[in-house]
Amino acid sequence: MAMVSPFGGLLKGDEGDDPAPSRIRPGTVRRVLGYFRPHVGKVALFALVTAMDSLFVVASPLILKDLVDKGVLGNDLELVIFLACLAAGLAVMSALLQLVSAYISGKIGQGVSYDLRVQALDHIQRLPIAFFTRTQSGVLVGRLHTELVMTQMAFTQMLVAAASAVTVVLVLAELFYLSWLVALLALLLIPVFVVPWSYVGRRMQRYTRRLMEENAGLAGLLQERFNVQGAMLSKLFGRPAEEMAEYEKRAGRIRGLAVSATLYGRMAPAIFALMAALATALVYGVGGGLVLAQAFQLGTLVALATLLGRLFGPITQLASIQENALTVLVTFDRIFELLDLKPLIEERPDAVGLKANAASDVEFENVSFRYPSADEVSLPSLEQNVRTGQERGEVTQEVLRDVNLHVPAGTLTALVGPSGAGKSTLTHLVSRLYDPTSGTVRVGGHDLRDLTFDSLRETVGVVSQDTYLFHDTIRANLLYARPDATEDELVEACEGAQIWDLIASLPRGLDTVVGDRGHRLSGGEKQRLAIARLLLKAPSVVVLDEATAHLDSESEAAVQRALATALRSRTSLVIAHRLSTIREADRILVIDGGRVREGGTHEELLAEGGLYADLYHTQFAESGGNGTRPGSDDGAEPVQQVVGGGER
Ligand SMILES: Nc1ncnc2c1ncn2[C@@H]1O[C@H](COP(=O)(O)OP(=O)(O)OP(=O)(O)O)[C@@H](O)[C@H]1O
Repeated sequence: MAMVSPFGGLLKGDEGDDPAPSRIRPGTVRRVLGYFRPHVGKVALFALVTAMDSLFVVASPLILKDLVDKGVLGNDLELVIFLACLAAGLAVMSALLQLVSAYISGKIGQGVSYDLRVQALDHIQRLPIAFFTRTQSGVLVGRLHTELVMTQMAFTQMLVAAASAVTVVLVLAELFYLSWLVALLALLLIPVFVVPWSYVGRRMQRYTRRLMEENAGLAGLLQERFNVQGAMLSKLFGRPAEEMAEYEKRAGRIRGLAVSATLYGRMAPAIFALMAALATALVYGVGGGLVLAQAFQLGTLVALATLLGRLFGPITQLASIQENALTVLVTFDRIFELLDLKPLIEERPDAVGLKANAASDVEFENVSFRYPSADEVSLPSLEQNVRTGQERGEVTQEVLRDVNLHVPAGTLTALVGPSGAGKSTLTHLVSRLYDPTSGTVRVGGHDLRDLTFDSLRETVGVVSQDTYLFHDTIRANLLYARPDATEDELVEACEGAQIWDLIASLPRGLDTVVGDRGHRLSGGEKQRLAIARLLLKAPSVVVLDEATAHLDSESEAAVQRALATALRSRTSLVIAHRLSTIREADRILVIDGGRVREGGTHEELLAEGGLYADLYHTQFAESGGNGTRPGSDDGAEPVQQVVGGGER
C-alpha cells in the first residue's frame, strides 16, 4: 500500500523487500487443508463454541435494553436485579467460552505445527549427508523454528478471524433491527477504521516476520562462531574489527525492525481506542437525538452503544484474515519445499538385513562416482546466498572412475595416495553416505542398496579422522554407539582402546563432560575414545581414516595398540597415514585421480617400481636417506610424508 510511513526517517531502511513472497506453488492450499483433516473434530467443536459465544455477545445488549426500558423506566426493581444478574451470568459464560475456544484453537494450531515439525525432522534425518554439507545449519534450524512459529500464530489468528465473521454478522443484524440509521452510520465507520488498522496490522506482521528471520540468521552466525572450532578459527585468523562491524550491522537491523514493530504494535491499540471512542460519541449523539425525537427508548440507545463496542474487535480480526492466510500459505509452502527434497538415498521397501556379526567382505565393482550437484541435494534458500549463479545447473566432476576392489573378510586393505585422490570418497561409499553414480558396492555379497539401514549401521563401523563427540559425558558419548552396553562392557571397550587408565584417573571417571565437540580431550585421546565407541559397536567391517595430527610417541603408541585391537579379525579399509599400518596391511591400494592405480603389499609395490615406489623413493631421497626404509620399526612415522599429500 502506498502510504507514507507516519514515522518518516525512523522507519526508513526497514521497509526492504516484502519478506512474504506472493507466489505460492499450485496445490499448496489443498496440501495445507490436508493437515487439518486429523483435527476436523476439534474444528467443529471450535465452530460450535464460538457460535454460542457470538449468541451471548448479541444477547446481552437486548437484556440491557429491557433492563433500562422495562426495569428502570418501568420502576421495577426486581426486574432490574434479575436482568442485571442475567447479563452478568452471560458475561461469565461468554468469558468461559472464549477461554475454551482459545484452548481449542491453540490445540488445533499447535497440533498442525507439531505434525509438520515431526514430519520435517523425520524427513531431514533421511536427507543425504550431501544436504548437510551444503546447508547452513543455523538457517535450517531458523527455518524450522521461525516458520513453524509463524504458521502456528497465523493459523490460530485465522481461526479466530473466521469465528469473528459470525459475530460481525450477528451484531450488524441486531444493529439494523434496533435502528437502521445507527446501523448505517456504523457501516460507514467500518472502512474508516479498517483501512488504517489493516495497514498497521500488515506492517506489524511483516516486521515481526523479518525480525524473526534476522534473529534466526544472527543465531546461525553466532552458533558458527561460538563453537570451539569456530571460536578457534576466529581467534587465529579472524579480523575482529570486520566481524564486529558485520555483527553490528545485523544487530542494528534487528534494532531497527524491533523499534518499528513496537511502534506499529502501539499504534494498533491506539487506533482501536480512538475508533471505539468515536463510535460511542456517534451513537450517543445520533441515538440521543433519536431518543429525544421518541424514535426509540433509552434502553435501545444503551443496547446500540454496547453493540457497537462489540463490533470493532471482531472486525479487526476479520481485517487481518487475508494477511494471515497468506502467511500460513507461504510458511507452509517453504516447509513443503524442504519436504519435497527427495532423499537421494532411501531404504528399499524390500531391503534385507545382514546377519549380525557375520564376517563380511567388501567389494567395489566398476564403481564411478561424482558428488551430487547443489540442485540435486539442497535449496538455494538454505545456503544463505552462498550458492553462486554458476553452481546452478552445474554437473559435478567424476571423483571416482571405474574402481574395482575386493577386501576379503577379516583382512586389512590400506588406501594410500595423494591429497584429493578420492580415498575418503571411496570410504564414504562403504558406509553408504553416498550411492555410486554407476557400478555396485557390496558388503557380505549384498549390494548396499538392498540392505536395511539398520543392518548396514550394525555391520559397518567408521572412525573418521576428525572425531566428533557430543557436549556430554564420556559415558553418554560411548553409549551413543550401543545404548544397552553394561558398565563392564564400557570398561572393557575403553581398556581395548587404551583409554581406560586416563578415564579412571579423572575425578568423575566416565561421567566427565568432554566439552563442546570433545575439545577438552587431546587429539589422541579423542581418537581412542572413538575407537572405544567402535569396539562397543563391534562391527564386522571397519572403515578408518587414520589421524594425521601429530601425536607424541606415547599417545601414538597407545593409538596403535588401540587400533590393533579394533582391527583384529575385522574386514578393514583404512586410509593409512602411518607406515606401520601400511606394512601390516594385507594389501595396499594406491589411489590417484579417482582410480586404483596399483595394488599389492609394501614389498611387492616397491619391487614393482611404480607410483608407490616413486613416491616412496622420492620422499626418501628428499629426506637424504640411502635406500633403507624410512621410519623406524615402531612405525610411528606418518606415511603421508612417504606417499605424499594427506594434509587436509
Ligand atoms: N562433499 C563434496 N562435494 C563435492 N566435492 C567433494 C566433496 N568432498 C570431496 N570432494 C572432492 O572430491 C575429490 C576427492 O576428495 P577426497 O576427500 O575423497 O580425497 P582424499 O584422497 O581423501 O584426500 P585427502 O587425503 O586430502 O583427505 C576432491 O577433489 C574433493 O575436492
